[in-house]
Parts: sequence; C-alpha cells; structure tokens
Amino acid sequence: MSQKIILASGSAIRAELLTRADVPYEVVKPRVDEEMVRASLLAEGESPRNLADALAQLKSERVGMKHPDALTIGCDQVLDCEGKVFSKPETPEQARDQISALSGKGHSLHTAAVIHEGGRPVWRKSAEVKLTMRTLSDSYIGSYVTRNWPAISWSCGAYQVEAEGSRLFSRIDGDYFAILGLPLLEILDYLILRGALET
Ligand SMILES: Nc1nc2c(ncn2[C@H]2C[C@H](O)[C@@H](COP(=O)(O)OP(=O)(O)OP(=O)(O)O)O2)c(=O)[nH]1
Repeated sequence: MSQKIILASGSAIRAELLTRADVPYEVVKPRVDEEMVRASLLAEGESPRNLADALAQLKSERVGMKHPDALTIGCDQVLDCEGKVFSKPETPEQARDQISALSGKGHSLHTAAVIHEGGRPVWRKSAEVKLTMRTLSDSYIGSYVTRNWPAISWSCGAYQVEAEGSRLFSRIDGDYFAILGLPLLEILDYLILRGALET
C-alpha cells in the first residue's frame, strides 16, 4: 500500500491535472482565510513569489498536521502585473476590468507548491510564468467574458489558457502546468522519488 497523497486544495483544475496523470489522491480543502493572510503579507511588503510560497505552505500545513503520515500538497498562485496583485474575479464586471488592466502588458503568474509530511514541510517548488497579453478591444473583452463566465471566475487571471484564453496572449514564457496552478512535473518527480508513484 503506497503512501497516501492529499491535495489540500479546492481547485478543480489542480485536481484534474492529478487525475489525468493517474495519481491516486484525496482532496481535503484547507480552511485558511487566504484574503486575510494575503492582505497582511502584502502590507508587510512581501513579494508575490514569497506570498504564493507562504500561502502554499499554510494550506499544506493546515491539512497536513491532521494527516501526518500522508504527503499533503498545498498550492497557491499569485498574479502580479506591474506590482499590482490580482485575485479571482467575483463578477463578470470584475473580470472585464481585470482583463482590461492586463491588456497590452506583461504579467507574471507565481505558482508555489509545498508538500507537508510528519509535521513539517519536506518539499517546495516555486515557478514563475511570464505572459504577454495582446492589446484587446473592449468589445472583444466583453464578449470573451460573456462567453466564458463563470468558468473564468475560478482563475486568478480571469482567463483559461487551455480554452479560448490562449487567444489573449502573444507570448508565454514558462511551464504550462504552472499556469494552471500546479508545478505538475516537479510534483510527479518528487512523488516518484518517494516511491508514492511507480514509473
Ligand atoms: N483552468 C485554469 N485555471 C487557472 C488558469 N490560471 C489560473 N488558474 C487557477 C488555478 C487556481 O485554481 C487559481 C489560483 O487561485 P489559488 O491559488 O488561490 O487557488 P484556488 O483558490 O483555486 O484553490 P485553493 O486555494 O488551492 O483551494 O487560478 C488557467 O489558465 N486555466
């Protein structure tokens, strides 16, 4: 019986990526007030990269402490555009405003994952993806949001790069899976190294 793997995340896309890779795992959603932690760390001047790492660690810890024998994966993703941090849009209007703010510019997605076992973090990975968004017309942004709401409400960038969102970008530098919120290949590497997955 291989070691239990827990995904401490409510993210459907993260779960989908593990399922598609045939990883045996359970989901246990972390009870963390992300917005409060995010606001306080940003107020202290924390960088987007370190913010994502701190939140990923908090989520993996919160769940992992209750499952010390498991490998518990916590994740987080922060979008940074010219020093402004964006979160998942709550309304189509917020999605339109957010995409308008990113239009014609570059932004970074900072994706972090931390694995917790036996009461402590045993592995971590941070990945940055740089994305260059085309200059988009207001009418296209409006129709994009209308066509893709509410699916894009679960993305911190208000886009789904695996769907119509690919049209928004002229260039992407970085790992595709990290855009979707999970440094998948690096996590699989570690799970194989630990003998939790066979190859
Ligand atoms: N399907 C899709 N999801 C994306 C894309 N870009 C970002 N995301 C998702 C991945 C994450 O679920 C979400 C980033 O927000 P968080 O890191 O706070 O995760 P979330 O609140 O979804 O779940 P969690 O905090 O782990 O319970 O955005 C994309 O292009 N396509």
